[in-house]
Parts: sequence; C-alpha cells; structure tokens
Amino acid sequence: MSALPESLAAASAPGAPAPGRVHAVRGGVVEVRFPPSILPTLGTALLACPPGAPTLTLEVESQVDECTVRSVALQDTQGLARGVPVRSMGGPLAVPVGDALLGRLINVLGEPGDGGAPIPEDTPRRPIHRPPLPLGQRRAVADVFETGIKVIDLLAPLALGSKAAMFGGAGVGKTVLVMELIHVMAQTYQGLSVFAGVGERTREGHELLLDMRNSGMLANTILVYGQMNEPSGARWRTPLTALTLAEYFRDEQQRNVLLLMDNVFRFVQAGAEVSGLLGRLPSRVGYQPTLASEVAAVQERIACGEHASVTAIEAVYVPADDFTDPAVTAIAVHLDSRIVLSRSLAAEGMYPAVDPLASQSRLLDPAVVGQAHCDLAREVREAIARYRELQDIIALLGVAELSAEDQTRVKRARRLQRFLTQPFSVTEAFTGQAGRQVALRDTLAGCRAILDGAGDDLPESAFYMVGTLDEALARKTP
Ligand SMILES: Nc1ncnc2c1ncn2[C@@H]1O[C@H](COP(=O)(O)OP(=O)(O)OP(=O)(O)O)[C@@H](O)[C@H]1O
Repeated sequence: MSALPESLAAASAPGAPAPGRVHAVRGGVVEVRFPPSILPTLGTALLACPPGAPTLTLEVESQVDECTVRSVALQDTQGLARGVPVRSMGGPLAVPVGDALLGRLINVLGEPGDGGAPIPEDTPRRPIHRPPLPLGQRRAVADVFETGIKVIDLLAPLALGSKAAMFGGAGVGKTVLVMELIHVMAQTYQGLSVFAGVGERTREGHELLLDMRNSGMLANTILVYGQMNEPSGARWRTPLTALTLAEYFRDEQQRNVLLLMDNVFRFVQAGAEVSGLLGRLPSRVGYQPTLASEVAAVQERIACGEHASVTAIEAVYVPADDFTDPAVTAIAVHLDSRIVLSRSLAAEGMYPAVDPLASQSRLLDPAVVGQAHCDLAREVREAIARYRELQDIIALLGVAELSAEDQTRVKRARRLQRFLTQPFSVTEAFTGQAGRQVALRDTLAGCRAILDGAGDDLPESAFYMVGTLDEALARKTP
C-alpha cells in the first residue's frame, strides 16, 4: 500500500484527536466532514466514536466535496448522531488473519460472533481491498476432484482452484448441495475451509456452526457471517473479509483453501441497497450501475496460485427463476462450473435437482477428463434431451404411439434421470436414507450400462435414490 501523507498519518494515529465529525446520518449512509487536507480516499475505513457507546466502522464510498465524504456503515448506525467524532484508519478495513481464526465464527470486521474468547491482539491483519493475483503468478486449473455426487462428476465436474456455483430459485436445494459438498470435502480433502454466509437466514448459520462443531469439522474452518439481519454494508463486505482470509492461507502459508459462499446473490443485493442509499441512479432491473465491477472484484480474487489454490463453491439465488437476471448473468461469466438446479426436478423429488442439460463445466474437456468421459456425458445429455422433446407427444398420445426405437430411448432416459438422483449424507436426518458417495468410475460404468440397455428389465423405481448401478440391480428381487 502507498505511504500515507504525513498529515493523514498523524491524524490516524490511535491517540490523536479525531479530526472528523459526523455531518449527517441517513440509515446506513453517514456523511462525515474532515479538514480538506486530510480528506480520506475511497475505500478508507473510518471509526466513529460516539461518547459512551461502542465504536462503529464506516467505509468511504464517495467524496461529496473537498471536506465531506459519504460512507457506508458496516455496523448498525442506531444512536449515531451529528457531531460524533470520526477518525480515519488511514487505509481499508484490515481484518485479523491466520491460524488464530481457525474454528471461529467472525463478522465482517473480524470480531468473534460465537461467544468465544476475543481474537488475540497480536494476530496479523490484512486489508480487505486487495488486487487479484497477477496473471503471471496464476496456475491453470486442471486437477479434477471427485465429489462423489454422480450428476456433478459426470456432467459438471469441479476442479481444485476452480470456481463453481449452484444456481436455483427459492427452495430447490442450493444450501443442501453446498452442505453436502462441505461434508464430502471434510472427508476427502485435507485442507482449510472458509465459509462466507451472506444475507441468508441467521438460523441456518447457527445450525451450520452447531453441525460443524458436532462433527469435528470446525477445527479447520472459519465462518464469516453477514446474515440477513445485518446492515447492507456488512453483507456487502462479508465476501471480501472471507476472501482476505482465504488469500492469506493461500499466499502466506501455501495451503489449499476451499471458499464456500452462500449466497452470492445476496452480496449483489446488498450492493444494490448500498448504491440506492448513496443516491446512485439504478441501472438495468434496478441493480447498481457498478454491478459487473463489484462481482468481478470478488470473483477475480478467487484464483489458483503457484503453490496453492482457492477453490470456490458458491450458491446463487435466481430471483423468480429468471436465469437472464443481470445479477445471475454477471456472476455466471466468471465460473468454471455452472450447476443449475431445476424446479421441475425438485418438484418431482429428483434430488439433487441438477438440470443435466443446463449445467456445464469448462473442465468437461477431453484434455482434462478424457475422451471417453466427454463422449458419455454427451450421450447422456442427448438421451435426456430427446426424452424432453418427446414428452409432449407422450402427454398427448401416450408412450405406445412412439416408434419402438423412441420407446427404448425414453425408457433408458427415464432410468438415467433416476440413476442420477442420490441420497445425501446431510439429508439423512429427514429422509431416513443413508448418504451415498459414488466413485467416478462407477458413475461412468453405470451410465454406460443403462445407455446400453442393462437396466431395461428393471422397474424405474430401482434406479431412484441409489448409489451405484449394482445397488439398483440388487433391488430387482421382487
Ligand atoms: N438432496 C436433497 N434430498 C432431499 N431433500 C432435499 C434435497 N435438497 C433439497 N431438499 C429439500 O428442499 C428443501 C429446500 O432446500 P434448500 O434449503 O437447500 O433450498 P435453497 O435453494 O437453498 O432455498 P433458499 O433459496 O430458500 O435458501 C430442503 O429443506 C429439503 O426439504
């Protein structure tokens, strides 16, 4: 970071009298006046110190004139009044990073939210605004990892150092899928996880903390929460705090990090709220004019370094199931794997409700997964696409009116669709069915066999919510 001008450095020193004063408070937006020589720059963190009350962190978003800045509050502004002294922190918000945070739940400022001991004073700190890793220091993504979830491994594989997202409307299973992936990772992948809970229900966040604590997964995890009850500024900056932690482990300790974000749409939504509060003109569909750059500022920082990587798995809420929503498209362009959850599959109970045709991954490439895998994925997609084409005819005339060839195709496609469902470990408590993880080899062999007619004689139900094909075959017994 560039050196501070002398006047600003002196004014930011902890013991120095606060040079700024709150001029106006409008909800989450606070205008602060400073002497013109030390007007803080954009992105600088400010500390408002109301007498007799806890301090409050703000972030400068615009300079209104030569002595006024407009800032957004990262904490609740209740009780903040005109005239309250404000000190500039001389740079962006710096959050504690490192091993002391492992196993902890923190907020956007890096303060504990789990009722535990305070974070030690000597913990190193890093600014939340940082440039992404230069291209020259990045490594190409190629190490595919198996999730054990058949439909993902087959049609939208994930890789270490890649970015993947689950897209879906309300209640189609995004959170369940992210939780299952956390579960899989904890068992198979020896790394650290940083979970950013952005704008979702506080109850879900609490449940995750308890689940992780009970299953012993918390020791290698940091939870960073800016849930729906927090001010928009906090929700907007929570992903940056989580990213800063992930980058620290990647760059300083050369450790692989899994970054989970639920929900990236809420981050965009918080940005839109902040933009509205700042009085900026809205852009398409009411989103902030800076939508693309805000999303890019987060997504570009998720990258694979020379020695270690940050792998991101994100949940993206799709408002009103509209996949052309500007927020959704702005996020989608940055991803390596897009897993689209379908409401009609969820309505039929075909969990995980991953749409086999809409989901895709850059890693489904012969150079990465091999020719045989790519060919099989294409064949599975073709079979399901053909079945969807025929569905209208079937609804009107019945299956019997189809040609013998199409009848066989429909039969196999329906079995394939069911074979791609699978019970999850995290849903065991309410489905009563033990979770299954399937090796990629078995997934490929199972799909190949079904396409070749190995399951033609079995009832469709034999394929529903099973692990391997052998399990389905074992259900044959009357
Ligand atoms: N794999 C699954 N197996 C069984 N049930 C599932 C599965 N996935 C989702 N469900 C059912 O769907 C419900 C909603 O799932 P989830 O909370 O993951 O949705 P969501 O897309 O995250 O919703 P929201 O956007 O409202 O947060 C679950 O409570 C569960 O009943």
